[in-house]
Amino acid sequence: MKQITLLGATGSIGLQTADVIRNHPEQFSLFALAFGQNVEKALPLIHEFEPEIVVVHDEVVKSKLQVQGYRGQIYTGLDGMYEVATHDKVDVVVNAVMGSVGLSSTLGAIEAGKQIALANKETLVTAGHLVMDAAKRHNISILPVDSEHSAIFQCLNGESMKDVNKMILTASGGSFRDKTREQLQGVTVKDALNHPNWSMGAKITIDSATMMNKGLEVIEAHWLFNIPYDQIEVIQHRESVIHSMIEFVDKSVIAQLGTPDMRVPIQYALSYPNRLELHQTKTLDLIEIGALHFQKMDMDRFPCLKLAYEAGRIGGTMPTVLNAANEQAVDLFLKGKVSFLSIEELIERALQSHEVLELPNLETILRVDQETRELVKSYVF
Ligand SMILES: NC(=O)C1=CN([C@@H]2O[C@H](COP(=O)(O)OP(=O)(O)OC[C@H]3O[C@@H](n4cnc5c(N)ncnc54)[C@H](OP(=O)(O)O)[C@@H]3O)[C@@H](O)[C@H]2O)C=CC1
Ligand SMILES: CC(=O)[C@@H](O)[C@H](O)COP(=O)(O)O
Ligand SMILES: [Mn+2]
Repeated sequence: MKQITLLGATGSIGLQTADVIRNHPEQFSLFALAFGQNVEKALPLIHEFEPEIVVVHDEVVKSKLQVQGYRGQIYTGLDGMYEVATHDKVDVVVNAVMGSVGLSSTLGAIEAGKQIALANKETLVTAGHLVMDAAKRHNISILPVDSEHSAIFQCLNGESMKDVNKMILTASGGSFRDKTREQLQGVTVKDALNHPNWSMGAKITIDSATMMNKGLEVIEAHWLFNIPYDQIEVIQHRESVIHSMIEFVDKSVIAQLGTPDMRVPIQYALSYPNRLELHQTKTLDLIEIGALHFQKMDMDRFPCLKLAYEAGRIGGTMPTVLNAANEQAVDLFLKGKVSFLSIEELIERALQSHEVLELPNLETILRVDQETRELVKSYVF
């Protein structure tokens, strides 16, 4: 029985993780769950799984839970998340919070020797060197939840990294894949949130539409698999059936396929190295799908992908700025304060004004992250 701490329990990945745990009560038990504000979504989970500890964003949310009659232990804030991520009774931490706010808990969990199932890609983008260095020192494998990285991880089974020519990440193209740049003028938040293949949280859905999601995933792959940027390629694949692939030195290509359902990679990260049945997901029917399509990525159409490659290659604090500027810009877009096309402009401006610091420690990363958010806000207000 694996004891799990689930960070970001009320989100898209969090709820699907709860589903995986629910379907395998003989394998997994929810020791603690953490969420931000969404008491309505959290309460049914708390009643069903009866975790020993619940973590909420702040004292106000804590009071709301108590008013609803909850009498169990409630911790708050980042300290609370850190506590449950490092708790003695925990075996696995599923990090499914949105944003670089997940960084300290990820690092803490690694230091405490926990297995990590990582959905929170921003953690690796903002501080990949710190996370991977800690994982190496503590002999912890970071098990990817992100569908592309889970695919790559599965394709690598029994293979050696020295035989890898390149990794090929697939991109659906997001909500606006069939629009020209001119047609992006004036698109709405509602349009942008309409992803063609996946049902996900708001921030990552916007990232998909700007193609920053794939940019973050390129950096995530660089750190997870210790592979140079020149050996990571992105191609557009509108069906999201091939989740990613590897070309080996003998030109053999291994891909991982499946219907777009995040419970597959979530469950694999939890059950690894074993596989468990997953009756709830639809069987892939290639006959019904008929054809799979592929297209070269157009970096001029999707400048965020280009910015991410550049920031990743520069390294140091540049990816921290990329990530923080993106989080801030997307937040402003979702709140209706800036246009869709402003997202890339704000990120580019923040990157251009940044003087990179090499090998930043945690304190520097947290400072640069905060300063970048303030800078982006100052461009707008
Ligand atoms: N959704 C998907 O299919 C995929 C997601 N990912 C990655 O997984 C992560 C989560 O994505 P997703 O589930 O879509 O996001 P959601 O927005 O759906 O959920 C985010 C979760 O994080 C919580 N949260 C946000 N901010 C804080 C905070 N300051 N303190 C504590 N909790 C917080 C939210 O709580 P609340 O809502 O209660 O405030 C919620 O539980 C992201 O890094 C994303 O890139 C990767 C691959 C696929
Ligand atoms: C499900 C998942 O892993 C997302 O990151 C997904 O990849 C988003 O789709 P695109 O970024 O390809 O649009
Ligand atoms: Mn992904």
